[in-house]
Amino acid sequence: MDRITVGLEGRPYDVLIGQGLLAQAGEMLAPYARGGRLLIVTDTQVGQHVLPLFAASLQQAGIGYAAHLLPSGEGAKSWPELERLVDWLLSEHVERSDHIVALGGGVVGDITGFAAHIVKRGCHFVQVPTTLLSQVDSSVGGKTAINSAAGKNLVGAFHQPSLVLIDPDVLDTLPRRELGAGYAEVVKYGLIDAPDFFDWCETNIDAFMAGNPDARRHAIARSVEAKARIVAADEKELTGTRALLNLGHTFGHALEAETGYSDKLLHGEGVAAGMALAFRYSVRRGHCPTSDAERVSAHLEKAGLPTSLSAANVDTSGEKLVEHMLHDKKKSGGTLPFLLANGIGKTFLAMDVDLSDVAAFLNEERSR
Ligand SMILES: NC(=O)c1ccc[n+]([C@@H]2O[C@H](COP(=O)([O-])OP(=O)(O)OC[C@H]3O[C@@H](n4cnc5c(N)ncnc54)[C@H](O)[C@@H]3O)[C@@H](O)[C@H]2O)c1
Ligand SMILES: O=C(O)C(=O)C[C@@H](O)[C@H](O)[C@H](O)COP(=O)(O)O
Ligand SMILES: [Zn+2]
Repeated sequence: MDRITVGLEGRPYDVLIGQGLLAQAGEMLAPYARGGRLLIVTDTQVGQHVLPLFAASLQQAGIGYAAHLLPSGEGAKSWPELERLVDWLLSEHVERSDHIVALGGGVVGDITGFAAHIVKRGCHFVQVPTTLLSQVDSSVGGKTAINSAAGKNLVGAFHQPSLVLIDPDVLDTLPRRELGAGYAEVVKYGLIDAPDFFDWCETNIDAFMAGNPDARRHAIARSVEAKARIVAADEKELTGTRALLNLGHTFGHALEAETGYSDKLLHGEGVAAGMALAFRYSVRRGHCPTSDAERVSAHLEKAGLPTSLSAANVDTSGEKLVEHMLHDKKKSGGTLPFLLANGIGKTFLAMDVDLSDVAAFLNEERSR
């Protein structure tokens, strides 16, 4: 089993990664179960594929549970589902000292973490991520949120989990498209500051996609290490370090908004297209060699991911996409910083990007 500690000063927590860990979840969660009982938040798909094994493990450890099932998919990160979830927690007499369990992907983790933050002014929560995306990214770092009509993740809080339990075996039932979407966030860590990891991805993508256990374990552990290091350095995205994790997201979130947070474009797919766009825009501004941008797109495409507006099912003006971007939480004092790159593994925050130039670039991208 790998143990990676998120080294937040005064409140470190562990991320445990191990094949078959879910079968031991009951034992590991026993200290978190008040009166021998846990409140679990999950979704309808995870309820079918993962909850039975998880529940059996709780039962074996003598832990009872009550479960709340969200609808599966991005639509659940909404005000009505948040209200239903909070009402359910209150009806179950949740206490501040409780640890609510988020069993599912990034959607379940994001809304559960936010509900835990606001209910009774703050309860604890534990993340048991069941998608690749949530194992390598969303379960670690404490960003929690729902979407609002104005945009993605606009209502939320920083609220760190007490523990993260990752069992790579649960990915066996994950649909191939969802695996690809999570893979975009894996590749992101290589593109940010780890060119050797991007090389590893290029060499090992086939083994990884085929479910090779060593490749899975390496990709997950390396991603979690990177995320833990960056979060510990800048928990609340104040210094620019954590903003690096947003590579591809300013473009990507605009594409998600344009496709209505629907099955037309998953979050990870939006990030893939967003990273390809960020690299091509970096070439246009003279920061990045064309060959690096082409290498990034080729790799993402090998994973079946979109790297253009048309492949992301978006056919709209650059001006409209820039309007979505104006809701980005990185915007400050009228300036929207962009994550651009001097090359693979050389991402930086550019503070001088002219939004009319971004719109012109995106209009050119429409014919790609
Ligand atoms: N908080 C963060 O730091 C952070 C980071 C990245 C992404 N996110 C957010 O995460 C969300 C995307 O998360 P996601 O990609 O995990 O999507 P998701 O939570 O919607 O899960 C994807 C689909 O897979 C199903 N599923 C989950 N586990 C399964 C399993 N083991 N077997 C079969 N089916 C399974 C789910 O029911 C769902 O239909 C987005 O809202 C994004 O904004 C947050
Ligand atoms: O943890 C972070 O910081 C990230 O930016 C990780 C992203 O992959 C994730 O999608 C995050 O939710 C985006 O954050 P936001 O602040 O742009 O909503
Ligand atoms: Zn993301």
